[in-house]
Amino acid sequence: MTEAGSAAGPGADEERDLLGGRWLTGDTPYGAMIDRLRDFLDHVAAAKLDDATAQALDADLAAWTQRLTPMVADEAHRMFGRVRDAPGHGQVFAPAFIPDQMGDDSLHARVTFGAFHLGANYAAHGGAVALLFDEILGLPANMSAQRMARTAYLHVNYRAITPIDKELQVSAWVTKVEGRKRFVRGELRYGDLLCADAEGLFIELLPHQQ
Ligand SMILES: CCCCCCCCCCCCCC(=O)SCCNC(=O)CCNC(=O)[C@H](O)C(C)(C)COP(=O)(O)OP(=O)(O)OC[C@H]1O[C@@H](n2cnc3c(N)ncnc32)[C@H](O)[C@@H]1OP(=O)(O)O
Repeated sequence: MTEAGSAAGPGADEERDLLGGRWLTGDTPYGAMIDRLRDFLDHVAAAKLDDATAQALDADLAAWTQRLTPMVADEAHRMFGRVRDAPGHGQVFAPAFIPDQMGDDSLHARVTFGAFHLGANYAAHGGAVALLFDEILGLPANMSAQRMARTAYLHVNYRAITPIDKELQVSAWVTKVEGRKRFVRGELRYGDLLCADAEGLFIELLPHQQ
């Protein structure tokens, strides 16, 4: 088993995330690899592969899977999704977002959906848009929390096509806090065009729920 971050260099006093794992910084070999992985997935999704290329890629991926298998770690020691200053904090299944402004109860970011998140007709998949909102609304919901807040509901309105390969603006802000409940709203825009908006309820976990 490998300790998360041991190759990337954070010390024992490295700041811990809400789940008790260590945050990594984007400026590490791991962060660079995650960027490469995103780019790779976009290329796989965009390509028309011939059989020989598919077979070669399959063999390479099998070799990498084998190499990674002995490094499987428990959740607190994993690195995936814990790269603090990397787009989308290194969570590859959500589209990469780059925070421009992050307060205690709001977040403004840029995001680009690539070929990997295509639904059809150059529009992002609706599930990918919902996934982005879960991440984006989840951040201000968790920013000032003592314990992690989980999504109780997430309502998404798809107002217009969300284009891929275009830089979009996404925002989220806390509208109300009632005890453990945090209500958060969000918007996804392409310039003046409102592509989607969302409302989420996040509930701060009780100690026994963590
Ligand atoms: C990796 C790094 C980590 C760092 C994190 C960085 C951020 C990353 C961001 C990523 C973020 C990703 C996040 C994810 O993806 S989290 C993953 C997706 N979410 C889940 O899996 C959550 C599953 N559900 C639960 O665990 C429980 O239901 C929770 C914990 C949410 C509440 O169960 P609990 O037993 O504790 O609470 P309660 O039932 O006493 O209810 C309490 C109050 O809430 C009200 N209520 C409850 N449900 C609803 C509802 N559906 N609509 C309206 N109201 C609702 C309820 O009426 C009551 O109100 P009141 O009577 O008190 O007024």
